[in-house]
Amino acid sequence: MSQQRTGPADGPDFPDLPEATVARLPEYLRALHHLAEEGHDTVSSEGLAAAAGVNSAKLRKDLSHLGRTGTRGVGYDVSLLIDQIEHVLGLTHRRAVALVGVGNLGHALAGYAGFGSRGFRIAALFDADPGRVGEHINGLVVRHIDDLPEVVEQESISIAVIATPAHAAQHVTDRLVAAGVTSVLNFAPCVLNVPEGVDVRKVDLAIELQILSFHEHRKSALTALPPVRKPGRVGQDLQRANRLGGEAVGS
Ligand SMILES: NC(=O)c1ccc[n+]([C@@H]2O[C@H](COP(=O)([O-])OP(=O)(O)OC[C@H]3O[C@@H](n4cnc5c(N)ncnc54)[C@H](O)[C@@H]3O)[C@@H](O)[C@H]2O)c1
Repeated sequence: MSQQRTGPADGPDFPDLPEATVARLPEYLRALHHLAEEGHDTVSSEGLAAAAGVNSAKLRKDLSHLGRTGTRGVGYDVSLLIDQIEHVLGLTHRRAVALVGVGNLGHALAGYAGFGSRGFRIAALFDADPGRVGEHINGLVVRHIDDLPEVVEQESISIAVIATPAHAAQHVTDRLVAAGVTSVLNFAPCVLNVPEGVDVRKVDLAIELQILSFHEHRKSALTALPPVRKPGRVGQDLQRANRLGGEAVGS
């Protein structure tokens, strides 16, 4: 991923963070909350790095962007660091999120109770199917997508999650942006075009699985490799084939 810097909010009160650091801050936050629940007041950089699954040098560099956070010999103050990271991530108040597309995936997301403790509140559900509109999920009523502008304004929604089929996702995005949404989390397998100032992030489990498939493929290819030997007759034939442009040489 490219090392973009954070954008227009940068300024004296707002650290200029590499995108990769921003992506790791939520991992540190999750680990810190866990440490706090276990009763830890302080944590060493090694301890926090292990809990977050990153190397400690990277963690120290990331946290140095936030200003002075650690004390030599003592480590980081857990609750202070939680406050600092939450401040930078804009999680000091719960953000209202809209979910568009309340099918299989949308139902699972709308029913998930864990967003609240991570700084988010699913504030509105939308669908285009009249059969789904009016359904109650987790205390919310599914609204028709036509109600988007009104609800986005009422609930001060700036972030939306798209869980519609791919063919509908761009149109839904355009409507979200027109209603005032400025960040989109897209589950649909497609690329979205958005105007400047709108951020899009994509979640695709199939891509993650394909990457793991590559690693599986690579591991099995490595274990299947014969031991390295001096080129014999077959090796010489292969070398000659390579010189000739990769054609197999007759046996
Ligand atoms: N990213 C991932 O890892 C991942 C995993 C599973 C599914 N998906 C994707 O998530 C999306 C949803 O999958 P699903 O199985 O829940 O599909 P689904 O068909 O069960 O649900 C889609 C919902 O979107 C609604 N919809 C369609 N057009 C709409 C519009 N214009 N406005 C508002 N609502 C609209 C439908 O009425 C339906 O309720 C698909 O694009 C799928 O490929 C992604």
